[in-house]
Amino acid sequence: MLPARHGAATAPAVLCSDSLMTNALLLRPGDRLPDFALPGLDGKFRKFLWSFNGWPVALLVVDDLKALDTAQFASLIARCKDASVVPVVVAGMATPAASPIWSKLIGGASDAPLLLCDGERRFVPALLSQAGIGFGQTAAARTRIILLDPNQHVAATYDSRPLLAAAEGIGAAAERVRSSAGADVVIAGPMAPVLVLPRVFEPEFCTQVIRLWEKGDHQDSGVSSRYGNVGVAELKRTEDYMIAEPMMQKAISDRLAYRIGPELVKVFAFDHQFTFDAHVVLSYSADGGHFFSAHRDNGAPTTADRAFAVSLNLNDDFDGGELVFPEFSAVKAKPPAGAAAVFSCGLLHEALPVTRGRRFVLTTFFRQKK
Ligand SMILES: O=C(O)CCC(=O)C(=O)O
Ligand SMILES: [Fe+2]
Repeated sequence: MLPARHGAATAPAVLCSDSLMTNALLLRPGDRLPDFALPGLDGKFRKFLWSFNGWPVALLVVDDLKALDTAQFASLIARCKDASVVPVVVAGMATPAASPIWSKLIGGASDAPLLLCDGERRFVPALLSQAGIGFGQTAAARTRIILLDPNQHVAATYDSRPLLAAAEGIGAAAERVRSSAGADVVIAGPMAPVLVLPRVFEPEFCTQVIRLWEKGDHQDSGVSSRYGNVGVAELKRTEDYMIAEPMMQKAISDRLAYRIGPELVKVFAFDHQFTFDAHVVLSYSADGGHFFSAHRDNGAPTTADRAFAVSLNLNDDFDGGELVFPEFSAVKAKPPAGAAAVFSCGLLHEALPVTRGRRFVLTTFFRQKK
């Protein structure tokens, strides 16, 4: 984790209990970049989260600006411009030292990228440390480019020959994470407040979780004890596997905490400590006539502290299986594989039957810690 002054607003609000979390700054694709504030050359502080408006961002982190090759830098900036990616540079040096080198580097360009100066080196070492490993532990890169999606989650990192590699790959990588889908969707009526978050699980991780379901015990009509509802057999028929492997429990909790936790703070002002319910893989097959009718997730005394439900599709090679929120509208949510639908446990929701194939979904709940 970056130091606390990075702004609690966007750091994972908490770390769940049971030491499920690591303390490292994670920069894997999907993780949110913790927010930070640094001065530009004009001495004014910019809060990173507030500095960009809906575009992918290429964050070039460098210890010393002198290390940058002028031609490679110019070519990276040009490629960013072509790809509508906003470049920003964070240098581990104070503004007086940075200023003359920067002038040479940008050669008087009027549309030069934003430069943020970390003279006290509060953030640069962590941003340069090996992804997923606590800083100070291993040799750090001297220069790294972190491509962020428009919601400032890591889309890709470039560590070796980063300027050349990023110049080459950034257009395609940015295209994959741009937030331009759905331009023809107009919301004219009621709409349930459902957060659909892409890239919470990587494709290989989805496959690993499905494998656990395949290996595990799961009864037809499996109704796990976490549904304290009455008449549950009429309510739900699925094949469930409750994740029992500690490493996988932790791998899942890490992803949910780092990738969904900060969104709950930002989007729903949910700035509380949380824990998770058991992580359960539900499977619905067309042949099995599986279903989960309309229900709420916090209706029993034992579930009253559930705050947000997570429904994360692990595959997408099936038809049907959408989520609907009948209190609001008939709009259907069908997150692609690896993406999560996250919504308040008080919302009425239903999983529609699968009409072709088999759906695997990881479900769990953020519980508010007392
Ligand atoms: O199938 C789904 O996505 C919904 C699962 C669900 O509502 C639950 O586990 O409570
Ligand atoms: Fe539910």
